Amino acid sequence: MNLRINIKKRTPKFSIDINTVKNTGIVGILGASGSGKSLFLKCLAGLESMDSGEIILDSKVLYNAKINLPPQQRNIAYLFQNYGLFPNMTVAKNIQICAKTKDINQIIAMFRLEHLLNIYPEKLSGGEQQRVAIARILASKPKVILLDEPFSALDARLRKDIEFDMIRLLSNFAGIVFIVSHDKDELYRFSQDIMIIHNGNVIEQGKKDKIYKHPIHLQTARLVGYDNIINAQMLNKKSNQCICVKSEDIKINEDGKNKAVVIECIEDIDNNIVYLQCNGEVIRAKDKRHYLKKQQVKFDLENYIVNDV
Ligand SMILES: Nc1ncnc2c1ncn2[C@@H]1O[C@H](COP(=O)(O)OP(=O)(O)OP(=O)(O)O)[C@@H](O)[C@H]1O
Repeated sequence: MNLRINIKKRTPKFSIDINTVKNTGIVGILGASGSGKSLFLKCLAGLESMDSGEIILDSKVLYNAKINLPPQQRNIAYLFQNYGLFPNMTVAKNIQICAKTKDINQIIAMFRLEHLLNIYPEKLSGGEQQRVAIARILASKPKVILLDEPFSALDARLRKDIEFDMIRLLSNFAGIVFIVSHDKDELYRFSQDIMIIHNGNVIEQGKKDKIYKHPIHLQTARLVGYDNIINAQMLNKKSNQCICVKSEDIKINEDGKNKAVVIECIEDIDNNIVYLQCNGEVIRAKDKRHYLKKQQVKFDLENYIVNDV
């Protein structure tokens, strides 16, 4: 499978300008709130207008200067945040009406929906609605599946239960999946590749390990969990660089090379969150011990990366 994407669309704050090629697999999309993730997916699905560009799926033009196929002709399925089930149809009918296969029994079994077939959507729990919605998408045999925050309506326990099933089902899907989530850890578990969107542009993309462990851009570093971006000069390093380090990798210890003062120590479940002041910068650390305000401490950095500013 081959999907060539060139999407240009003006928004009041910035222009979406995304140019990328994807083959079979699951692509996670990370970006700050309002960076254009949903708009990108909606343009791809044909649910939003574009200013210009080109979308070609396996040599079929979905969009260019002359062609603009409606959503139902694109072979791209978009999972709505509220799942978009038809309220006046039973689960079975919801699936049948979208199915491009006569044998939907396999999909029904795969999603463990047998006991729900005659139920109407309003009687389903959030997790059940989601299972039906994804079963319906797979029955429609799309080439591309777009999942925009697919778990946002579910509580933490249900998310965990469903995650296992979803990863299993999606990894057997022969097409391309784009999944947007604000949860970087969840996205890592689902995806093979990651795309970072910032102000409507893809600033970094590639294999998930590369993006999560060796981010090039500061925005990427922040998104994948480097919650401290420290001016390197402060730690006697080059002035035009910064150090990205996760709070769990700030090690407070008596022999530490760097001095700091505790500003605040907030109790948390596993580790306390300790805010340190060091040469005018605030650093966030995690530590099992409790610290007093104004306490002098020393710390070292582990597993940090250095980026140019
Ligand atoms: N139909 C539209 N036309 C033009 N601009 C839009 C449209 N819909 C949303 N926008 C704007 O485009 C920007 C990106 O919005 P979008 O919903 O894609 O962000 P997002 O990255 O998905 O955010 P979040 O993570 O908060 O859901 C926002 O500034 C938004 O106001």
